[in-house]
Amino acid sequence: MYLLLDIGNSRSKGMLASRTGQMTPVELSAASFDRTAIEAVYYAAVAGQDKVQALKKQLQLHDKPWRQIESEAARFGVQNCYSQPHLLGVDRWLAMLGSHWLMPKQDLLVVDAGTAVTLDWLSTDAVHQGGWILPGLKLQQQSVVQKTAKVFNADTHQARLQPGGDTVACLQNGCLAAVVGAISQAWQLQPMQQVLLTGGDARLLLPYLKNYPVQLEPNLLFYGLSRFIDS
Ligand SMILES: Nc1ncnc2c1ncn2[C@@H]1O[C@H](COP(=O)(O)OP(=O)(O)OP(=O)(O)O)[C@@H](O)[C@H]1O
Ligand SMILES: CC(C)(CO)[C@@H](O)C(=O)NCCC(=O)O
Ligand SMILES: [K+]
Repeated sequence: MYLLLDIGNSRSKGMLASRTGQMTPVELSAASFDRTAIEAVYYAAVAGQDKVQALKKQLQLHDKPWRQIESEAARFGVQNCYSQPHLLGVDRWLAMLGSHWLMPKQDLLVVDAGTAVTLDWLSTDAVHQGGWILPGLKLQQQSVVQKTAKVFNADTHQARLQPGGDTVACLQNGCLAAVVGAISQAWQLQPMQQVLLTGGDARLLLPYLKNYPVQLEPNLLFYGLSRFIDS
């Protein structure tokens, strides 16, 4: 068994992967899995090293090999377009490696709706065509609330793509429109055969993307990470 870790900006996620490629989500505490069965830990962190160290301590897996995956110029036939490849967020890189593993012969728009929303274009020959970074749904709402005196939000989320009739609806609907609008704009700029959607807000966004060939893939990043096992 291998432990795969996605150490994100707002939360970290874990997956147990067998040699045969079976994956099981796992809660990130030392008590939630059999530590003796873990051969190695493969991890990717867009968060700072402090979060990585905290997690290492929490999981009590000091005696196992920890392999950090970072963005590279090329891997598994996928090409990174950044002139400084390591500066591309490793979550974006892994989402592309995972997408390419799922659909190797199609051009893809990879959307990760997390703390930040990222969009990345990947051509049929697996060359990264560049991408976008924008604030995620929650972050957009929080920044408006923080920087204004009179805009407030509610704990319940009922965003719709229609004009709002009160502050909360205006804020939530506006931010939803901004994210859906960015995806629609991306599509207009350069349509692809498939849109692969992942991240904490993926499920929420899905109903608003019916006009596009969208596939929900919550484990895209882990598919990318698992390609490194024994490689
Ligand atoms: N249980 C949850 N905890 C935190 N955020 C959640 C949860 N469920 C859905 N979300 C939504 O997911 C988004 C964060 O996405 P995700 O969990 O992918 O974050 P992340 O991996 O830390 O992000 P990133 O790696 O982009 O910084 C937030 O906009 C939030 O609204
Ligand atoms: C944009 C985020 C925060 C999305 O999680 C992450 O991919 C990141 O920290 N990227 C580094 C900058 C870049 O991708 O160009
Ligand atoms: K993420």
